[in-house]
Amino acid sequence: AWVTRGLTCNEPQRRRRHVALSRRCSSTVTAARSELSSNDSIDVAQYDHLDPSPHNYSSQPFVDACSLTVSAGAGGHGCISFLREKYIANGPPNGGDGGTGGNVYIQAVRGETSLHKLARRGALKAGRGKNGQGSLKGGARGEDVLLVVPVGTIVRELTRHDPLAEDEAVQSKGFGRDSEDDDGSVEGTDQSKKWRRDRWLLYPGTLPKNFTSASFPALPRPRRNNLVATEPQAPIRLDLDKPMNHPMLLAAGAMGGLGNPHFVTKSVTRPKYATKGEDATRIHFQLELKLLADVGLVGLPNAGKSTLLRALTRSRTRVGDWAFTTLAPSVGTVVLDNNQGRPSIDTKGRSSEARRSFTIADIPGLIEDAHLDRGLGLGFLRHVERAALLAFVIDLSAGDAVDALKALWKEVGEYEQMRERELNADTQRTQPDEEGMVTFRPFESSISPGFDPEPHTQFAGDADENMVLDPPAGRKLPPLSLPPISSKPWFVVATKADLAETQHNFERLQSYIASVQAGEEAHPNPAKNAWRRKLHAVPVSAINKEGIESIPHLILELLNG
Ligand SMILES: Nc1nc2c(ncn2[C@@H]2O[C@H](COP(=O)(O)OP(=O)(O)OP(=O)(O)O)[C@@H](O)[C@H]2O)c(=O)[nH]1
Ligand SMILES: [Mg+2]
Repeated sequence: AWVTRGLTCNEPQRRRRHVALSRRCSSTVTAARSELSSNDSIDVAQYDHLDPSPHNYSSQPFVDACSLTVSAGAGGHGCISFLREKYIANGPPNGGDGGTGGNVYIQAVRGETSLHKLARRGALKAGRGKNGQGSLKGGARGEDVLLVVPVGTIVRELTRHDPLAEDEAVQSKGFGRDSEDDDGSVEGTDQSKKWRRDRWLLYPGTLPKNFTSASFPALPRPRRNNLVATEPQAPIRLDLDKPMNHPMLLAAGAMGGLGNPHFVTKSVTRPKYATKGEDATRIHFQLELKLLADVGLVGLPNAGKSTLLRALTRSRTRVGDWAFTTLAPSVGTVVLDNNQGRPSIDTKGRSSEARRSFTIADIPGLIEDAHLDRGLGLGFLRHVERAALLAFVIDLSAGDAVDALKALWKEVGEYEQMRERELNADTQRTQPDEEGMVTFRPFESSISPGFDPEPHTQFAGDADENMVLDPPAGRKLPPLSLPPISSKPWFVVATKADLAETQHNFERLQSYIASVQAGEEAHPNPAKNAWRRKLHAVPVSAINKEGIESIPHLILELLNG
């Protein structure tokens, strides 16, 4: 009943409700605690890191794809004001300009692991610039907005609403013609001014009819924020695969309006008008997080992927004896330091020397026909799309290992086809937009716009033209696309080898792998570019930490080689 009351309650009532609510919450918490302590009589010592108690896991909200609308701040209005002082009857105009709207920035940082905060926001708006004031006081800038995203986020622009570009497009056509059909008048110039009246701010108490069109000055050209030049080129496509030291501008705020001193002329010394601030750009983005790990674990549900990750790293992923224990991907790090502590951080990038550490991503299990949206679907495979190599985790105690391996490869193949279709559909969708777009480029921005998943066919086709165009120095053409999953190196981890009657299953798997290697059997991966060098199958018992020592070395060998 208090909910309905809450809708209309006044301040003291609301406060009382709040107190009651917090009391209720605290009593629930204490009840839960006492329940927990009574349950805690179970022997904690019987669990360890590899066979953890149901409480011993970390769970975080996780979202890996979302769409987001961001708007830069609109400009504040210019001010209409006149100096008023003793003995100055009709002072000169002194209205300040409106403030610029806030900008929208993006920054990829370490430590963020999910897009859930942004997904919840849905729309983000930078602050509007403040209006100008009398005594030539300009309006304050609008507040900026910073989108903090995890490293590995891919940002794609879907649609963009740019009022200035639209204005410019109309102007270049000539707006006199446009308004003709509005009320049938033929007086072109007059109409154009009328059409622009919405951009003007008038002195309080004056009516538009007090102004003859002749006394109205031409509307100043729409102004652009200078920062627009440092925006990435539209449509925006970013691959934020490194932590960024500085935020990057996505959309610059709109300019504020001009105060009335701007419109002083010889004949009009006290203009009673100022311009309104410009409207801001609004962009609809799609964000997609692809975790950055060197190794991706792929396996059926309950195969023991999370246990393997726990055995190799200190991760605290959830482990349980049922399918779909893992609901969100997680990443663990392995450092091979011979117990000498972590090496000092190599600032020159990891390619300079043979690597001593790598990361492993654990994703939810795949089931047969996952591409038909069974189980949790194939969506999580995007997190192993960037992995340098794949580890297929196969449970030796759960049926034929060779069949399991073939089934996994089939799903991976389905995923790749799905991605290709998606990418194609996306390209087709964005093409007409780009044509109708007017882009303002006073000079080429020097920052790299990052990655463009669409191949630049026109560059590939005629290299000579490319030379003539002379791309600005320091701006490299972005890499064309991610390498396909099917061409990645891979190996098999046959787990649960401690269980009875798994010996035979493993032997069959090993002989299968050997005959694939020798070319006697068909490769489980039907793709033409499949990786065919040395194939490995490693028998392990992750839960007992047996047989896993060779895995880091094998991984490093594959990564470095
Ligand atoms: N005997 C034995 N049991 C294991 C081994 N590895 C994992 N298990 C058990 O298998 C069950 C499933 O392990 P998980 O690590 O949760 O499996 P998963 O592949 O992550 O499962 P999902 O997250 O559901 O896809 C747990 O009960 C583990 O204790 C092993 O090497 N030997
Ligand atoms: Mg798991």
